[in-house]
Amino acid sequence: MTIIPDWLAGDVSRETLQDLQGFHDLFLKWNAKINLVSRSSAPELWNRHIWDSAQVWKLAPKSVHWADFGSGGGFPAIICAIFAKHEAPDTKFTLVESDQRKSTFLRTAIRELGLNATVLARRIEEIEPLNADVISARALSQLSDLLEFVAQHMSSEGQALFPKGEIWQSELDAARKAWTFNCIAHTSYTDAQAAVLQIKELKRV
Ligand SMILES: C[S@@+](CC[C@H](N)C(=O)[O-])C[C@H]1O[C@@H](n2cnc3c(N)ncnc32)[C@H](O)[C@@H]1O
Repeated sequence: MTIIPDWLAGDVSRETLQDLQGFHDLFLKWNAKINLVSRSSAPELWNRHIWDSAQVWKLAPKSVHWADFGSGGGFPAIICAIFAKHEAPDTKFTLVESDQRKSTFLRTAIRELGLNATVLARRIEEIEPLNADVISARALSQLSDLLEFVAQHMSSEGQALFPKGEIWQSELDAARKAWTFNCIAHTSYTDAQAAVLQIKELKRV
């Protein structure tokens, strides 16, 4: 069993923790077969991936349609959907992941944990507009490229939440050459150099 970090203490119910543990165990079982994350980061699953994803849930509006792109092994979407199950069960998640084996894993996790989520095993470029209230993506591509997806799939009142590594400021500067938007950079709880970018009111320059 893990230790809940101080910044999240009080926000994780016993039932949520049980489901997070269930996902953790399922993830390790599948990771041995299909490499959902690198072997080096698997031992740090709680801090590097699960708690890192939980901070996205803390920032997000609840009871919305939420799209997650390039969901991979489920970060942040499955972790947020677990919190949603216990805190805002009408939050509906659409996960877009083009890798068929990862999509099968995601569908298995959704079924076993009883989450309000569906998986599109397609390329983001190929799907119909989702008109989502929240869009997240972690470790998928640079901000300027992510904003192309946001422009296609976010509702006019929506927002994007992108966990970004330590070069987030230069990605932001590059993106501002092609786009205008409001952005709050929330310092990451799991890495002081990293940030979760919260982006609204996107327009092409
Ligand atoms: C580096 S992984 C990140 C996975 C997860 N978000 C995380 O943070 O651990 C990127 C994922 O995006 C998926 N992906 C890449 N390009 C995609 C596209 N155009 N459409 C859908 N999925 C894509 C890949 O298959 C891969 O699983």
